[in-house]
Amino acid sequence: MTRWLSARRLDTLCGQQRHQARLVHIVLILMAVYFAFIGTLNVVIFKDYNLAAMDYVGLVTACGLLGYFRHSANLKLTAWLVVISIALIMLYFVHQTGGLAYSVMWVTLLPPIAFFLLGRQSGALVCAAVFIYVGIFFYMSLPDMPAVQPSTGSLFNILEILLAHWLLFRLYERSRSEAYSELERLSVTDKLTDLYNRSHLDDLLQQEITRHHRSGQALTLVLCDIDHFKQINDKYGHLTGDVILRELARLLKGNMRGTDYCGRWGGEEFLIICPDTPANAATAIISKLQQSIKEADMTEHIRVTLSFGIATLQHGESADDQLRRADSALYEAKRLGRDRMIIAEAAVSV
Ligand SMILES: Nc1nc2c(ncn2[C@@H]2O[C@H](COP(=O)(O)OP(=O)(O)OP(=O)(O)O)[C@@H](O)[C@H]2O)c(=O)[nH]1
Repeated sequence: MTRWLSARRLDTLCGQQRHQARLVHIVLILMAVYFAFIGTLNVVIFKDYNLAAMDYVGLVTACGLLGYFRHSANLKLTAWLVVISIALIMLYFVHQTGGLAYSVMWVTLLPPIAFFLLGRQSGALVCAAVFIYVGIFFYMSLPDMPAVQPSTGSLFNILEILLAHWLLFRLYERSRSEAYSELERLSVTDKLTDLYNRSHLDDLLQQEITRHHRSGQALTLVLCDIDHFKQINDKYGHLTGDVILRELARLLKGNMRGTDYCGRWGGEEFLIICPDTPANAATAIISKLQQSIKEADMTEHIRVTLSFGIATLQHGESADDQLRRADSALYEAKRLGRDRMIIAEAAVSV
């Protein structure tokens, strides 16, 4: 839904703005499609060239605003221009038809559009201005207005208005739920590596410990740390360091089983949570990972190795204790020369 703005421009918009950007886009597309369709009907079937001219002005306005938005990504100005254009077109339509054929009902579409695109305060302001104007116009024209007779035209207008309301709310709801899912994803993801972030790993670990208490299956943690990463950063620069982190994240993901969770624990540290896995099965996964890191052609052909600390949950142990043992095992792997894995010993109870 957001592919129409370039990724660079989209990055400048935060969650709520992305949602609004989608809505601006949806409203403009709907406007363009509607005016193209209804303009053609007015020319071909109803032969009402005045209304058709207005429809084509609406079509050109919608396309122009769409082009402007894609080019500038100026959300605030585009939203205002969209709402003002729609309000003007509605007012013109009310004038043109003298308020007949239920044209005034079109104005009921303004509040959802104005509120969605401009927010509560500005939306209310625009709606109040338009409603007061339409009210005065209606009041002034009332003496000359013939009684409204139900006609095909008026029925057609009412159906269109109801359909437009339904469509707007449906699309709004879809866009809102997409924005919500995106926010949810971002809240558990590390931006650089696209792996789970630390706070989500904490939650997952708690969840898996609870599951372990019910099922009794082994739960193993693997803490891994890139060897001599500072040297890589110092020699090739931080940006290259970031590329290495992303490449390693991809390899980690690629070598995990579907039931494992993998995330970024800290700067150059990763944590893998392996449910239903004893330590020896975890070592097999790590050997496979080490092999694919060895075979991978990393950026600038940099040779990268990792050290691993493995800890399987002991009876009555907490998440913190298990992590502490995995960390000690990792420390031991570093001390013994790096590029290796060490299985933590069970905690000694006193
Ligand atoms: N490029 C990049 N570097 C990071 C990031 N987070 C942490 N680092 C770097 O990771 C390096 C960690 O260095 P150290 O803790 O000294 O560890 P090391 O050089 O890997 O040495 P050992 O762990 O003992 O093998 C530091 O230079 C940090 O700046 C990051 O997001 N991007």
